[in-house]
Amino acid sequence: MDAVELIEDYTPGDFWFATSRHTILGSGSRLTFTDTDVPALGDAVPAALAGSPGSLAVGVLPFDTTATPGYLVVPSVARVSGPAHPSAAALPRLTIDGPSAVRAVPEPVAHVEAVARAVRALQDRGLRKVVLARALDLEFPGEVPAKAVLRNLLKDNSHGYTFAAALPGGRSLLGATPELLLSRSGRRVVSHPHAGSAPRSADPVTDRENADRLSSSRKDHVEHAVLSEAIVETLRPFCRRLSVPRTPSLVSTPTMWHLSTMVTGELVDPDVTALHLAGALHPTPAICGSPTVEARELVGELEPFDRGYYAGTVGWMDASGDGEWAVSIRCAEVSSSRMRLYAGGGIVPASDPKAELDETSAKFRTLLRAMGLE
Ligand SMILES: C=C(O[C@H]1C=CC=C(C(=O)O)[C@@H]1O)C(=O)O
Repeated sequence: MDAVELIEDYTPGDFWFATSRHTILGSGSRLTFTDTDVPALGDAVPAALAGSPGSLAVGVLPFDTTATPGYLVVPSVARVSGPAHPSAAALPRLTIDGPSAVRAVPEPVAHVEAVARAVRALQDRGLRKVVLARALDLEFPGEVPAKAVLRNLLKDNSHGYTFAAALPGGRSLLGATPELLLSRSGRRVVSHPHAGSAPRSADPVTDRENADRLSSSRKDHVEHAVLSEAIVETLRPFCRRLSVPRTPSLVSTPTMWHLSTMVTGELVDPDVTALHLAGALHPTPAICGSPTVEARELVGELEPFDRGYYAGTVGWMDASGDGEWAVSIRCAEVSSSRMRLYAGGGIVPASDPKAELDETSAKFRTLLRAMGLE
């Protein structure tokens, strides 16, 4: 069975994870793990999988792991196929009836003001970076057509991680993120942090200009360095060899340009699982800030909502401890007829509040495009 056939079998509540290497569809739940203690989850999940080689645990960790529980399941049936692309690009685009109401949370002007306050707080408190997000609430006349949105996301995004995951209370998280928090395959670990952004443009000249401006933006390189340094610092004690390119690369999604750094390492201890490493890295300065504790506090002061499972991590692990955990951004939480889209951006002392608002608007386009709402 190929991935394009697999998507036909997806039903909301299932787990879906499509990468450039493979596609996973997990249905039903044989076991459920839910805990605010990530190290405890990191122990319980591999212990439960130990007797069944080949079985998988799949799910999500929230942004604030101390307040919201991680939610992982061992599906009753897990099917794995090859990559969905290139054939997924030929899927017909599904038409989605638009929402009956859209509300920005907070209002755009309030987000600009929050960013300005964040810039002042960074200076007053001596922080290097904080990530501030905003949301768009969409109300549909009936159930959110989650399967159609997922199919369009899969069609549009040939790179990165297109995902859907069940959340507690019958909700689910849908998205297509470019960012890998951590993968482990035997002793090999990979992290692919992204920070520093510019919008894509339909006009090739403007598109190239945006990319060039990002490549030479000092502010974006600072924003990126805070992140890549944190990833390296966390992974170094676990790895005997760590390879880190000296300068970030320019990468793109259909809607954004980013600076990214591919970090690869070799584990000292092969018993350290993908989930343990993801838990050690999270929350990175891609979605929280630096220093972590102070940045998380500032996020709580300035954002008028709970992030839930946005800016957490979504992925899978197997009985051997291998797995892949992507950063849950460019996503939306779906609950019956409601959908909450999230988008955030890294703020450093040189950030411009209006440009930060525009950046979040561009990041919403991953989901808006999949819904025909660009
Ligand atoms: C926090 C988000 O993006 C992160 C990932 C890539 C680039 C980012 C940036 O340039 O700010 C963010 O750190 C988001 O999309 O909601």
